[in-house]
Amino acid sequence: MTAPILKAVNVTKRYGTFTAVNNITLDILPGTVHSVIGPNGAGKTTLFHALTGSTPITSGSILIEGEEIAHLPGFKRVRKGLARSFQVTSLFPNLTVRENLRLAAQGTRPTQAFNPWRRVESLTMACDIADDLLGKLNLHGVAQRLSAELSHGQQRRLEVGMAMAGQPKVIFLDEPTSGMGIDDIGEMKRLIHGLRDNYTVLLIEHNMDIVMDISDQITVMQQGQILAQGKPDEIRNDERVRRAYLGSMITGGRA
Ligand SMILES: Nc1ncnc2c1ncn2[C@@H]1O[C@H](COP(=O)(O)OP(=O)(O)OP(=O)(O)O)[C@@H](O)[C@H]1O
Repeated sequence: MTAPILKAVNVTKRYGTFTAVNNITLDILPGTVHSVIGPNGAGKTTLFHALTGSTPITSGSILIEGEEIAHLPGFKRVRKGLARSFQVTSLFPNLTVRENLRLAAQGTRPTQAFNPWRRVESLTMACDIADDLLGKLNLHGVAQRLSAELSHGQQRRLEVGMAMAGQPKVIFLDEPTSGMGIDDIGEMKRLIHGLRDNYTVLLIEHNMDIVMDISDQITVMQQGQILAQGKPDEIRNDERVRRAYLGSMITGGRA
């Protein structure tokens, strides 16, 4: 059996007396797109914060490739291979698209940035990574444009690219298609689906068509707990999930 790349064991997050994430145990398998879905307030974003280190957990254990990371702050978890795609705020608006990607690629090797001998080598590597990503993100045509000038859909692809540039093991995507038009959604969907060739993806997404089409595994949360887990077909046909979503949303209109 494949060992999980990321594992949460009995993770709980309380805000005062309120339990936002309640005793969650989760295995994320390598090379998969694993989606976390659930109604508003179910605890999805809090779970992401807990796993990436944006917020300390109240109790439980988080392991990457078997190594405990729950005590590590976010930036140290990045070094262990976790990357989170932040929304537009993570872009440098006055730099070009290519420069944004190059900086993100360089940012993972801060010690090399201060070593004059390694600097040229690391710069060349970062440029190569940026050029490769421009193709994967379908942003070749706007490589020299300032990121502030991009369309919303292009900016959101660039954010995903910024996470990819650090060559992490696991990429966290929080609603990457929010606010997008239909064409941009299709492009984002292809991008995320392709990510599993080189990365593991943990995805929060409200668009059920996307979730059902590209997920290998789905975890359904409700009131801080796991309601159901399984492959898209299993989730679509799960009576508890249908009830929680009042029937139609989860089926993407196909049932
Ligand atoms: N910093 C905080 N302090 C207190 N309560 C919080 C805090 N952050 C989140 N919560 C509460 O925790 C619960 C889960 O919120 P969370 O944002 O994780 O849900 P979600 O599933 O991501 O929802 P949505 O789909 O609407 O983004 C909510 O009731 C929310 O009000």
